Amino acid sequence: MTVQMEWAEKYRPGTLSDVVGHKKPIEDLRKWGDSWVHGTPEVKAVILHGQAGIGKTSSAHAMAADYGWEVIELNASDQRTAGVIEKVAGSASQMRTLTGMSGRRLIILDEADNLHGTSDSGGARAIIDVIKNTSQPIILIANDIYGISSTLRALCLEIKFPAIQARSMIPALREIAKAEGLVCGVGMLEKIAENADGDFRSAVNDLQAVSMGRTEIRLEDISTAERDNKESVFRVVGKIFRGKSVKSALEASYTLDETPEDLIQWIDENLPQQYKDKDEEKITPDIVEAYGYLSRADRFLGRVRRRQNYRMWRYASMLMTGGTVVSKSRLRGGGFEKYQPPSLWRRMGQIRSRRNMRDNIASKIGAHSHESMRYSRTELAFVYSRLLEDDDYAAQVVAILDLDPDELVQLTGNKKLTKRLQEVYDRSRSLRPESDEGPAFFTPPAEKARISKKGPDQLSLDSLMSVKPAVKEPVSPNEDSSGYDPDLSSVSDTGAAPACDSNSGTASGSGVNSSRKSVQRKPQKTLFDF
Ligand SMILES: Nc1ncnc2c1ncn2[C@@H]1O[C@H](COP(=O)(O)OP(=O)(O)OP(=O)(O)O)[C@@H](O)[C@H]1O
Repeated sequence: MTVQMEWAEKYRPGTLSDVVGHKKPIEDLRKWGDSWVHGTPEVKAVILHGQAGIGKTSSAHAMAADYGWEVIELNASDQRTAGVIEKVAGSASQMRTLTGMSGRRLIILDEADNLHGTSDSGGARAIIDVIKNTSQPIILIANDIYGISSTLRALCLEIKFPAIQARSMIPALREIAKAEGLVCGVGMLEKIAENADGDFRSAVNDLQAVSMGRTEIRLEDISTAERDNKESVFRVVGKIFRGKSVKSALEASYTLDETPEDLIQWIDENLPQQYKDKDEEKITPDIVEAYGYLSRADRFLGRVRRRQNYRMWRYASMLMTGGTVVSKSRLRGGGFEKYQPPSLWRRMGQIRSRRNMRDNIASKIGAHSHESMRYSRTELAFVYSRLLEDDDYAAQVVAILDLDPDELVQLTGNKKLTKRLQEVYDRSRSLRPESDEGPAFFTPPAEKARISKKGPDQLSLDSLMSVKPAVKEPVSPNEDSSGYDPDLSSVSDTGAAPACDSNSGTASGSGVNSSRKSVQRKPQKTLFDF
């Protein structure tokens, strides 16, 4: 059997012109590259940041190729202590190149938002010193810009790589399919691009997975693959819970078209039911022991996610499959066993629909306030939700934004439509633009009378809308004292085993942005508290 090279690797862009999407970030990167042509510029380092799989690392390497620079790379899997950084990057930043290609060497530091772990202690400090003293260009790569200290950020140019739009991915996927001699049915590439959620690496991986053993792919192949896969998961989970052999459970997991991230969810979901004792509610020692193994497996999964070092998946697989098998003190059950799909996926489905609703509300707020979706979501939604607490304004806000009852519940942070919200909603109906009483942009007489009683200092709705926090830049969820989570990132990546890696999590963000201090936030539930 020949092992196929991963397409994501095979089609990694070799030059900046081949990077998909990201017109503006690439322009900025080129400008910075040009600034090195005639000496050492003032800004010696850039931070490329954005979600995983969108081309940050590829762009850094493509840039080196375009400018004829050598590359020195320090990955997160390397021990990035202050000593190592100073030794590798420090000397690289001072020395002339061996080949003398263009006299420059680019230092790439991956996962720069993960410099605080034990192995990286002192790493951030060392990078700051290296940047200050370097005569060579440095690129830091990070998923989360807020995981980098402000002192380090102040020395760098920040270039944000946004999620890649599906419409930009489609032509690039088509090129890959063409190069692989693949015939793609109508809508196939569009579906893959949409499913990828802005992550081009996922899109390329999905295209490769669905085309395995085929020269032609159609939309139906995706659903058939999903169905076949479900059957094989039941078989593998059965081998883990019913079998006695570690080897066969592990080997079965290798045949699975699921990642260990998914398999651990299946084991986690079914373990308590499978290893309980008949008619007893008690947690058995088998369950405790098996969860011990799952928790250790989960630590490896966390490391894979952070370091993108997929070799560690095998340890995770071994621990979750073999560990569950050896924790079994005796074989249980018989006959047909029904396994439950992971409830995390159900929860993720629910979260997805709330996320869609959240975006819908943000786009309505954006349309009314003439602000971006992101700003509406991260900042203005809070303002509007506070207005909804005020009986004078609530109905107008609902009418102006044209909220439906579900959106009203979500924006106010309630769990259900309370009596008050129902009344607000009912009142809003007569204020809607299409109602007989005219658009809500005009304060109805009854409301006006009530407002005028409060005197000239009473803020009008429009003036309230125009109030903005001093700084428009979105703030890290970590820094938010109200605990809201604009990107729903509080949902655990696996949510499976009870353990968490001590290295996980980004900087704790203890300092509260001064601009936010000025906005007094009540610890209430809002649109973003999921
Ligand atoms: N914008 C892009 N243009 C072309 N290929 C891309 C792009 N983004 C991702 N890819 C593909 O995905 C693979 C992974 O990309 P890359 O490593 O550059 O992503 P990244 O943003 O650095 O992700 P991570 O944060 O996980 O390291 C590349 O080998 C390439 O095939």
